[in-house]
Amino acid sequence: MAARVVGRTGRLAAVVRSSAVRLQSRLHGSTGLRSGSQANFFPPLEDAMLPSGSFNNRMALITGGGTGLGRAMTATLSQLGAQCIIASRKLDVLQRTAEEISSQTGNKVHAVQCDVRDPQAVSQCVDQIEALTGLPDVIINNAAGNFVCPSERLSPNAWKTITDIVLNGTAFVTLELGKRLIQNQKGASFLAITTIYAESGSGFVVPSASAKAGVEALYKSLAAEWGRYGHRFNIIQPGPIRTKGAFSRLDPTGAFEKAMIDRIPTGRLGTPAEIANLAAYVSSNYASWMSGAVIRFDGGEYVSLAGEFNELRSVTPDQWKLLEAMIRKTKGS
Ligand SMILES: CC/C=C\C/C=C\C/C=C\C/C=C\C=C\C(=O)SCCNC(=O)CCNC(=O)[C@H](O)C(C)(C)COP(=O)(O)OP(=O)(O)OC[C@H]1O[C@@H](n2cnc3c(N)ncnc32)[C@H](O)[C@@H]1OP(=O)(O)O
Ligand SMILES: NC(=O)C1=CN([C@@H]2O[C@H](COP(=O)(O)OP(=O)(O)OC[C@H]3O[C@@H](n4cnc5c(N)ncnc54)[C@H](OP(=O)(O)O)[C@@H]3O)[C@@H](O)[C@H]2O)C=CC1
Repeated sequence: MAARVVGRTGRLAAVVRSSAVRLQSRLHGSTGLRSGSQANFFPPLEDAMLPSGSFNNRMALITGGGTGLGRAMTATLSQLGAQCIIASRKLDVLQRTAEEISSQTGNKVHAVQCDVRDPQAVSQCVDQIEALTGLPDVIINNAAGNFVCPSERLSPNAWKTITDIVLNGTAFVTLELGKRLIQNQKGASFLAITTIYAESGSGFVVPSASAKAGVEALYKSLAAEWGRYGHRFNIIQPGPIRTKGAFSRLDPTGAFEKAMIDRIPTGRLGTPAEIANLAAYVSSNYASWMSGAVIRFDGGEYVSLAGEFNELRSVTPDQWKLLEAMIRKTKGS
C-alpha cells in the first residue's frame, strides 16, 4: 500500500515537475501553450466609443501628448471635438503630431514645449495655454520617464530624473493649473496615468514605482480636497501597451514580451486606442460623478501576478484527476 502511494506520488511529482518545466520554458520564450487563442475572445475595438461631439467646446491638455499613449488620447479627444494642447520637451515631435491629428480631425491641436520638471517652465507653459485656448477643462498628466535598472546601479541623478518627471512634474502641472482654475472659478477633470505596479511596487523600476505611488496619493488627496472647486481627480493604471517609449526602455531586447503576454488572462497586450477610449470617458461629462477612482486597465495582469495559485493554470485535466484523488484521500490533519 505504502509502495503504491509512493509510486503514485512519484508519478504525480513527475507530471507536476514537467508542467513546471513547460511553464519555465514558456517564461523564457519557447513555445506558448495558451497565448494567442484566448486573445480571440477579447478583440480590441479601435473606434471612438463616445458620441461624436462629446468634447465640443472643450479644451484638453495632454502632457507627453506627442507620442505613444498620450498621442492616442489626443487623437481620440480631438476626434470627439476637443481643442487639444500637447506639451513635452521635444517641440518638433509635438508639432508633427499636432499637424497629423489636426489634419485628420479638423480640430486644432496646439504644441507647447515644456519640461515638466521645471516649475518655471510649467508656469510659462500655462501662460501660453491661457493665451491660446484659455484654461483647459481636461488635464491629462501622462508624461513620464522610466527604465529598467537594478537599484544598486542607480545614481542619485537617475533617481532624481525619474521622480522629477513623474511625481514633481505631475505635481507642478496639477498645482499650477489647479490654482489658476480655482482663481477663475472654473471646474476641470484631472486624470493621471500611473501603472499597475504603483500599487504593488516593483523591483528594477523602483524610482518609477515610488513616483507613481506618489502621484496616486496626490490625486486621491486632491479628489477629496478640491471637489469643492469643481475639480475631479482620477487615475488610470495601464498594463502593458506597446509603445516605443516604454518598450525600448523596459524590454529593450524583446525577451520578456512573450512571458508578459502569457501571464495576461486576456492573452494580449492592450492597445493605445483602448486606453484612449477609457481616458476620454473618464475625462468626459459622462463620468462627472467619478472622482478619486483608481482604474486598473490591464487585461487581468495584476490579479494574475498576485494570486499565489495562479500557476496551476498549467496543470492539465489528467493531472487534476490525480491531484484531486490525492486530496480526497487525505483524512484529518
Ligand atoms: C519584465 C518586464 C517586461 C517587459 C516590459 C515591457 C513593457 C512595459 C510594461 C509595462 C510598463 C509599465 C509602466 C511604464 C511606465 C513608463 O513610464 S513607460 C514610459 C517610458 N518613456 C520614457 O521614459 C520617455 C522619456 N524618457 C527619457 O527621456 C529618458 O529615458 C530619461 C533617462 C528618463 C530622461 O532623459 P534625460 O535626458 O533627462 O536623462 P539622462 O541625462 O539621459 O539621464 C539622467 C540620469 O539617469 C541615468 N540613466 C539614464 N538611463 C539609464 C539606464 N538605462 N540605466 C541606469 N541609469 C540611467 C543617467 O546616467 C543619468 O544619471 P547620471 O549619469 O548620474 O547623471
Ligand atoms: N506603454 C505602457 O505599457 C505603459 C505606459 N504607462 C504610462 O503611460 C504614459 C505614457 O507612456 P508611453 O506612451 O508608453 O511612453 P512614451 O515614452 O511615448 O511617453 C512619455 C511621454 O512623456 C514625455 N516626457 C518625458 N519626460 C518629460 C519631461 N521632462 N517633460 C515633459 N514631457 C516629458 C515624452 O515626450 P518628450 O520626450 O518630448 O519630453 C513622451 O511623450 C506614462 O505615464 C507611462 O508611465 C503605464 C503603464 C504601461
